[in-house]
Amino acid sequence: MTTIKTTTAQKDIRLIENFIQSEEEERILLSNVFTNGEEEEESEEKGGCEEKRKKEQGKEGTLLSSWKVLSGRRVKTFGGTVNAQKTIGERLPNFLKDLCLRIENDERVKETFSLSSSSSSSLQQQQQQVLRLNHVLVNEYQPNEGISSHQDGPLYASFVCVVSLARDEIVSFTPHEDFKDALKPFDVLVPRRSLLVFYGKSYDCYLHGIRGGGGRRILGSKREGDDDDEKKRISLTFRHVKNSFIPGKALSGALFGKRR
Ligand SMILES: O=C(O)CCC(=O)C(=O)O
Ligand SMILES: [Fe+2]
Repeated sequence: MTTIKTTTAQKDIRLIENFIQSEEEERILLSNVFTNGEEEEESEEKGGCEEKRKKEQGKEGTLLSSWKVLSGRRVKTFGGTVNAQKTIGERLPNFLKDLCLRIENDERVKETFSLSSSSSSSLQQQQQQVLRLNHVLVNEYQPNEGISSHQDGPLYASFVCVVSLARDEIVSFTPHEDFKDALKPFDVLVPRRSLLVFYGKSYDCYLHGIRGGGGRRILGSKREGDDDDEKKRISLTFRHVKNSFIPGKALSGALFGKRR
């Protein structure tokens, strides 16, 4: 299977296929985290009140977020609203907390960070320290929807872990304006159920985006009867918000401070 089409920044990208098993994918997609909030979409616009918050309290006692429409796609935010002053963190639903721990403790992910080509050893140490995932953005894309090229903001630690669900997609990396002469754009096919980790050069020197339209269709390898590209895609973007603070919780991401 084609994964990384060029190798420009390969050392700062790791794709782990089948990170999520099929049954688990199904369970996640059917979980009330994804089904709740459908009918509440409009009331979210009016702002949350305590009663609504209580109503959204899931079976596990965790706060469930509602969908918001953002540049076409729908998103749900878990872990708090990211704020330049201080992010008031929120507890993650249990299944997302479990996934965070799995990513953090995955030997391949840990190995990836220790192999970072553009990192000094002290930066590597800090990367390992901040591999404490405390924020998850759920993106839902309709078959032809994507996300324009962007860099995730400075309030996040310089790495992203993306779990792809429901269908394959292509993530395009284009060099940041300052690196246009030195670096070449490249695409990564992210199969459903995979985990994509990018950091270092891929995070700092490139923008990432999705043109939309599904991975197989773009690669021209769509199989007969394969309707995956007509499905919605869900991605779970796991990050570390540097200034996140959960009131009443002794140790928070805030302890790890600034990385640059
Ligand atoms: O959906 C994806 O694979 C990427 C999402 C992303 O770039 C983001 O949430 O910032
Ligand atoms: Fe992003």
